[in-house]
Amino acid sequence: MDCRRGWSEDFTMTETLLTPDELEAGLRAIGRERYHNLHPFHRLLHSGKLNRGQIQAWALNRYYYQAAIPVKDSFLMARLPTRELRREWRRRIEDHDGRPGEAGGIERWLKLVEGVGLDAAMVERADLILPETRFAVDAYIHFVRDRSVLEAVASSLTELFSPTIISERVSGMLANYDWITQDTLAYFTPRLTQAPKDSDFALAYVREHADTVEKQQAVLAALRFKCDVLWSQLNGLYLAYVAPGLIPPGAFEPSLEEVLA
Ligand SMILES: O=C(O)c1cc(C(=O)O)c2c(n1)C(=O)C(=O)c1cc(C(=O)O)[nH]c1-2
Repeated sequence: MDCRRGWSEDFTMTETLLTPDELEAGLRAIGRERYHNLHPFHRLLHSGKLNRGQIQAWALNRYYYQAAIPVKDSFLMARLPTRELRREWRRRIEDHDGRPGEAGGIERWLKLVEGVGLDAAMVERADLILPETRFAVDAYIHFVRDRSVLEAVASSLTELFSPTIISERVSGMLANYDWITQDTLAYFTPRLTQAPKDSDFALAYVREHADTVEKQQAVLAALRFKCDVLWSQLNGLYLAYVAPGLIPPGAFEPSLEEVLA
């Protein structure tokens, strides 16, 4: 074993066929090593170390990710071969776009945006987001559109790890910012039940269909790619709004009043 490498790389970069349990263990190891709960921007966000301007930048940029989720899921749904699979994926799209008489995740994210003091219409236009956000999120949509159905399903598996970070975020932000309310963070409550439902299904699909070495390696690479999509968005936020403060031309600039808040 090469000690310079993490366990997941040793375990998952192999020429042999893994059992479904080994494949799952490899996927979970990737999450432990690469998921965005490890990013310093999240540590700052959850522990009360960011000012209101920085939290606005996070909410504004993350809106672009939220809005892209049902778009990538629509590309995927169109390629699913059976009505059972399409029904499952349609539910995900409705969770975000909403159902008649029921707001979805995107509308709830706009409530969060307003709760942190931004204009929802401005955020929806997405013309002040960071280039890193646009490149990463667009790359995710294109990945799901262009790769195999199996890779596209596997790329959603970061959701295996999201309930933990969401719980940490909600409790951390409520405890550490007196101006943030439960109402503002209401987006996250349904995610705690939706995400496990989504990821249980996706994991069972991947365990069943990744039945060759090539497919297993493609599945593991898809999850690494998705971790990169999430990580680069936070790198962009950190560079622009934490240190060294390189806000690209044309990107959102928090007002001095919000930076001091
Ligand atoms: O708050 C988070 O940290 C977080 C992470 C992720 C993720 O891991 O991709 C998702 C979400 N939230 C989320 O709210 C969400 O709807 C979602 C959909 C997907 C996906 O790839 O299909 N990931 C995520």
